[in-house]
Amino acid sequence: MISVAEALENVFSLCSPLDTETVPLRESSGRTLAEDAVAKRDQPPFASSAMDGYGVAADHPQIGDSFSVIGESAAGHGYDGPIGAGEAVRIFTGAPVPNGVTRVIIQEDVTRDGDTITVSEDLSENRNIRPLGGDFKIGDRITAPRRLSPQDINLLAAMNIPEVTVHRRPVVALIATGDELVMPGETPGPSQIIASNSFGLAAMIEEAGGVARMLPIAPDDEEMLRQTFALAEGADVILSIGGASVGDHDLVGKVATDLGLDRAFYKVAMRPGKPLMAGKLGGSIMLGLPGNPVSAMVTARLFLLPALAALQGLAPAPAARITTTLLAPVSANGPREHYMRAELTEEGVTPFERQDSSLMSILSRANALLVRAPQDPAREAGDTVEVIRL
Ligand SMILES: Nc1nc2c(c(=O)[nH]1)N[C@H]1C(S)=C(S)[C@@H](COP(=O)(O)OP(=O)(O)OC[C@H]3O[C@@H](n4cnc5c(N)ncnc54)[C@H](O)[C@@H]3O)O[C@H]1N2
Ligand code: MOO
Repeated sequence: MISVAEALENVFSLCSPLDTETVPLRESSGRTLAEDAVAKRDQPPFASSAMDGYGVAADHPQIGDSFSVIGESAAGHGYDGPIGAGEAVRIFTGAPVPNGVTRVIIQEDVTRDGDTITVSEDLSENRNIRPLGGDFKIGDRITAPRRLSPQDINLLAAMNIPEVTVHRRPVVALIATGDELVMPGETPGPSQIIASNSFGLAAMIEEAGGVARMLPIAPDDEEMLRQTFALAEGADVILSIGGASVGDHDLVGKVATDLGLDRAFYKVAMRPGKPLMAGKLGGSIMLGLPGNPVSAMVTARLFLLPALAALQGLAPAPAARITTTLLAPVSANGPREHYMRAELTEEGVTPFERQDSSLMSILSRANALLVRAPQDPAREAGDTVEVIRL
């Protein structure tokens, strides 16, 4: 049995960044930039007004100073002529600042009578002018690799970049195994349950930028399982669920080995998730997840998500941890790293009473995993602990 950290290193050594493709900006959300994106414009492309008011050619107008309004500059329609001393131009937020204007006085600070404005308030230091290129300049870069957020896409659009080069989405073939499983919506027999894990995992994969290919449920039969593995051909990752342990009907390890699995490890010192396996099967990475639903989701969070990030060209990194305060005592931990389902609030973290790895209702209520190192001693409320947000 190897440690979680060693197992993760092993998984990373199976992952190299996938090839790249160019996609329209509208399809780039959550994708990982593979080449730097370079601004084609200055923003703003001209000095622009930050407020609605009047542009004047005066540095320190005082209460009582008057200006005659000679034109208008609106967003999308600038004012071409220059502005001289004693003159003002009506100006709106985002509009180009005409030549000669050195400050914009907000309209609340003047009174207007016909085409004459008079300063009525003490003016602030702020000139209310945004300089040309004050946000970004031609040639400024968004550097790869980077997972594109909505904020990044906003910036890319403003840079006039209509398409970006990103890493291909990793395709993950999901193989649920077990005679007991039927799909949601079907009528289960007396000994059957619903194959829920594939659905949670598919959602997780898609949220991480991958494509989930859900294969038919494989019954506990070597030949059928072999056939299902054949359907996974071409996937970047083959993700099996269940059949990983030591029972008579746990066939995944045997079938994958027969098919040529180059196994990197089997069994990790973690709870839940001990019977996790990983390796290379043909051109695919294989991750064999345990069937217990919490074990499957937790191992996917800890191993599959970092692998999907690495396949998309991001630097290999474990799930991020934060420190917080433990709000309830916990007993000493055993030899496996324990990922306890927990509720994280601003005050700290409270693990749930029931930690059995079959409990999907608890996992759904949890918003964090409290991480307990192997042999961690008993802890009191008030201790500092590490958690992974879910
Ligand atoms: N004698 C031992 N028994 C077990 C050990 C052990 O070390 N010695 N390990 C236990 C641990 S820990 C885990 S975790 C499980 C993992 O077993 P498998 O990966 O072989 O999983 P299955 O036996 O196929 O299923 C376990 C459990 O999960 C349900 N399941 C399976 N697939 C799905 C699915 N797609 N959706 C929803 N639920 C699923 C299945 O019905 C079982 O209830 O082994 C322990 N046993
Ligand atoms: O290692 Mo198992 O995943 O605890 O139920």
